[in-house]
Amino acid sequence: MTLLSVEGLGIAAGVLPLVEDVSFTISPGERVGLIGASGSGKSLTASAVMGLLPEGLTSVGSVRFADRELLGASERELSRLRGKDIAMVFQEPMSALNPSMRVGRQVAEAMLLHGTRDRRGANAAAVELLERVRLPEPERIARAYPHQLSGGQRQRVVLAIALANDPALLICDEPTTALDVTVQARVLELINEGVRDHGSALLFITHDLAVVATVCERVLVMNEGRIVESGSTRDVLSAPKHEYTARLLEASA
Ligand SMILES: Nc1ncnc2c1ncn2[C@@H]1O[C@H](COP(=O)(O)OP(=O)(O)OP(=O)(O)O)[C@@H](O)[C@H]1O
Repeated sequence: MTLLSVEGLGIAAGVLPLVEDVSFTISPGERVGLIGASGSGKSLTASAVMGLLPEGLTSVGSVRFADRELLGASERELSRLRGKDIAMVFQEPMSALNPSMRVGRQVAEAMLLHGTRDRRGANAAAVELLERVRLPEPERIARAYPHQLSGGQRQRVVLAIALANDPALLICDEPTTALDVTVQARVLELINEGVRDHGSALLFITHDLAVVATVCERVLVMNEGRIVESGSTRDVLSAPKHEYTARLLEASA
């Protein structure tokens, strides 16, 4: 069974191709890493999956999620999926949070928006979710505003929001890059735990091969807009076939 199927995805800025002929699938519960150098097209690929391509870019090909075509789907249809069936965690937690709303309310809103809980249920579930991402004193944190939290705590809140509706697919784009090294491992562990507990599939974008080795079963390697290698994480990292992957490995050794 396939949860996500990307076929022949191409993204361009006018005549300039940015992503070319990208194809891959993700099965339910599967954890897939997307690696590659800066500018290789990882984020654009993920944006296309969420229907969030920047204005001015065009796309071709197909992105099917649970048998629904997402490329060219209406904003209404996409916003029903986003934050519910497909959730995301980006690099910078502040960009995902509303600075003037208490964080508990923001977690609750994620459930209210999609009608997965009523108001009372959502408020209680929000505190539970904050506890699940191991925020200390979750009731107190729920009443805090984003600026009153540390970067690591904010990213945990974003993760709680992402997990609030039991997404079938979680997309993480460099979720720990902006965090202090001491909290990176912890947030990574929570993402790992979160997707395993929920049986969610994961598309994890990173530069960090060690992270892929810990979290992902399968890995896709992008270079200059194309997938140049894919396979089980163990195979790809122990015996890279593509010269570019070998260079990435050397650089991270
Ligand atoms: N809105 C846009 N208009 C024009 N070009 C863009 C736009 N967004 C991204 N690009 C270009 O597309 C290419 C791929 O960008 P993308 O952000 O997907 O790379 P990436 O692999 O995620 O890099 P990083 O690891 O640095 O985030 C880059 O050359 C980038 O400059």
